[in-house]
Amino acid sequence: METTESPPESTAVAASIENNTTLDPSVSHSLSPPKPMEINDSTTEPKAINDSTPEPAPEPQSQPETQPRKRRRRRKKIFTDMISTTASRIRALRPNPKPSAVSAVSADANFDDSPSGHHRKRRGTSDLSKEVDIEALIAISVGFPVDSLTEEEIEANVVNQIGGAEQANYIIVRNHILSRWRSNVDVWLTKDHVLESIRAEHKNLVNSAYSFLLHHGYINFGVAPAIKDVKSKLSDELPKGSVIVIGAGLSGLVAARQLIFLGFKVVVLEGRARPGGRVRTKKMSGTDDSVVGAADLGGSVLTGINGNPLGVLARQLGFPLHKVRDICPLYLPNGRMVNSDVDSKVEVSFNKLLDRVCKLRQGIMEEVRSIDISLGTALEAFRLVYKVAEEPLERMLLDWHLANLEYANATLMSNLSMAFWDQDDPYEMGGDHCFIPGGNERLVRALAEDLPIFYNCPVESVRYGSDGVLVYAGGQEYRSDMVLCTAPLGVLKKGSIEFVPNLPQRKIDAIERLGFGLLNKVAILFPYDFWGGEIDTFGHLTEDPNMRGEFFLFYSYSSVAGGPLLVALVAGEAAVKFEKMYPVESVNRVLEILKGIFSPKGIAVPDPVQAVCTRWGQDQFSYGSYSYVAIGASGDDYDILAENVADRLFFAGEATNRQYPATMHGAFLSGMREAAHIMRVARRRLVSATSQKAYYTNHEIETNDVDPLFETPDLVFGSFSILYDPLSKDMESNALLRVAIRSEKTGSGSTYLYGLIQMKQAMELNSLEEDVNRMEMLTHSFRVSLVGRNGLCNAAESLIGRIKLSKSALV
Ligand SMILES: Cc1cc2nc3c(=O)[nH]c(=O)nc-3n(C[C@H](O)[C@H](O)[C@H](O)COP(=O)(O)OP(=O)(O)OC[C@H]3O[C@@H](n4cnc5c(N)ncnc54)[C@H](O)[C@@H]3O)c2cc1C
Repeated sequence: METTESPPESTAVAASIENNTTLDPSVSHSLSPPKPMEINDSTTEPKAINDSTPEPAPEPQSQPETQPRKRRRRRKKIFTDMISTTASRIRALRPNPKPSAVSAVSADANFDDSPSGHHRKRRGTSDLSKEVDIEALIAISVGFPVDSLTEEEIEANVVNQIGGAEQANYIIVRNHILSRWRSNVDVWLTKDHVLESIRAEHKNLVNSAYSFLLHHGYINFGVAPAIKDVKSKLSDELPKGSVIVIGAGLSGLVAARQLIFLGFKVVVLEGRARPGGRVRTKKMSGTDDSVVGAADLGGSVLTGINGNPLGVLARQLGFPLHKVRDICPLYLPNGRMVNSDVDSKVEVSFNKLLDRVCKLRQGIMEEVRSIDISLGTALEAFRLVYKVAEEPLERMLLDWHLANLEYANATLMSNLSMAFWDQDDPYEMGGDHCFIPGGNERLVRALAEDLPIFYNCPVESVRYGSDGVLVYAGGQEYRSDMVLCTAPLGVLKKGSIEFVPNLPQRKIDAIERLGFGLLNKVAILFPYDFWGGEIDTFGHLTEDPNMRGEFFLFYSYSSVAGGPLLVALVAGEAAVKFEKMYPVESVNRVLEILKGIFSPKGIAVPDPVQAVCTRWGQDQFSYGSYSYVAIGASGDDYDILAENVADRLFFAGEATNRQYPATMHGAFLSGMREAAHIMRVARRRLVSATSQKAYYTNHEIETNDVDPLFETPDLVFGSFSILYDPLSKDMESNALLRVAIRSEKTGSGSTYLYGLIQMKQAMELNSLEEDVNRMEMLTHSFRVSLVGRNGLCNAAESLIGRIKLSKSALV
């Protein structure tokens, strides 16, 4: 809900806000109507860096250490030398040459690079090596380590043995599948397609890697028509249970889509009247719609495009991305531009201070692990010791950099943990920072399409137990097997949702320890672009250090908003004070600053067409902007927030993502992660239910005439053994199935269950990887119930008779 006030007659200052009456963070104020004037046509076309061309491989060289004006983060290291040591392996994985293809190049070096297989090329070793390197780089950009498995992969048992040759080959196959799909994200990549470029004897690795990447949402995800089409066809085949998703932000939307694909019944309960949560694009316009613009009031910049799943969505939807240009002039309070020498000098000093703090903390952490102080305190101490920025101008510049850090972390320097504030740096997405023209809500709309979302449905209470979950929202009761809570950390801190029983103490402590900070924005639509379209950002210095975050950075959205739009950021202490100010007062303050910068250049600042001030701290569905590592907290707390409770209650959202917190892509990836997690738990529950049934049906049987027959089975895979009908070769003839179930209750190794299936079904089971998949196919697709020896039907008994006869004849 949004409060919009009619514009005052003469001046913008008269507008006011109804305090605390807004459910939505933004309060929009139509100020004075636009005066007739010519539209300055200097806006540049958005630079399409991500159109239909395949995603470029990330640059192997690491980027410069510092990224002025951006959120300062250290760059991820890319171990190119380690990558190339794996290159030789690829030769053993590629298909053999056709017998007719005679070449001086090693047969192993053949590689079919076309999806259709029509254009076979012969590759030299160095080509292949380069290709493997590129595939590895793409995998790294998506978040996979270069020479080891992720925890998710280990949990999914992608290889039989950790660390051996099988693992090394698996990694190459996994990287190949990933980059294959990333080269054309508009189509559904099939396993057969992958097998065209991997030798048949490695089919098991392809099965394993393909199934992992598919179920964990690393391939074939998104909103391309072909992907949605195949997903909807596959989705309803295997009902796995039901899940209520709390929240229709990025994490909730992504999880809901993936869960539906994985076969769950899903309902999304959203407190607001719209999807997107902290991604919100506000359409702004004047009274006559002659000027319009789209302002992202929440998440706006895709911070690193390499491997970014939101970049994939943009490609699928055909949205060209606009690279945020690095040029960012800084202006003094008197409107003059900061001298570039002083600017660079202070920036270098600032980065040195940060590096010194990093070295100091290494020493401290080795000595006493529990000590933590604020990053602000540590930096100030070093500043005094090294006499940095003692001149007023330098001090102002340093404060500007500190404000930039306070923006990146959405909190004051005095709240940030010196020890762990940047714990996510090594994982940072590489590549350009980008905007999506028209705003990020375009992605949200595509993700929300066709999902069962109940809006205006704030969840009040969640009761969970061994039988399932009850959710109370908007006077209604909802039941499901599991719940995925994506409510922001601010909401969890506030205790707006009651959990019965209480959340585990360890989670409650992590919720308290982690910080949830504040960043606010003022978006102003002007009648024309008076600041010039060739830059995307400019900064403004403030004399009062306590207010250094007040409108310290301006984003120009002229290139992407569809109109002349400026967004001023309010960070640190100023962001907190800002929420108590009247919006008109804030807008006037922004205008004053703009006039101070542009009037001396002879450029008049026109009256705004419309202005919007955010209030993320008062928003009852977020109570802040995004998470940060507060003093005393650490990266572990993100993991604890992500832990499920009793296999019934699951958590996603940016504050559950240790590697990518506080970001839109972090939220996206956490949704995918939890969908896969829920799937794993549902499968485990299925297997354990079957094994309990096995115990109760079987443990009274003393003698078993069937097991000796299985000493020489016709087919064995995993825990499954098969005996065929000795009198028939028909694929539809009956076969006797025995499944070994490990039962902890019996304490005596395996218990056996039996079933009657067809010979062709036995083949189909054999073609699957992992017993959980086979069990699923058996129960859901073939609808076969396993029974104890005494529960077998007449047809099975007569088959057993025939098998006994034929085996005795062989003796
Ligand atoms: C001002 C601002 C600027 C940002 N800038 C950037 C940026 O430039 N780049 C970037 O990558 N990220 C940025 N972010 C962060 C990014 O927007 C978030 O990390 C991300 O959108 C969070 O998604 P989520 O799904 O975790 O949570 P949310 O989007 O908050 O989704 C949670 C959902 O739960 C709903 N909900 C809450 N309580 C209840 C309840 N009781 N019952 C039912 N529903 C409930 C909420 O309404 C919401 O829809 C910014 C955020 C803000 C606020």
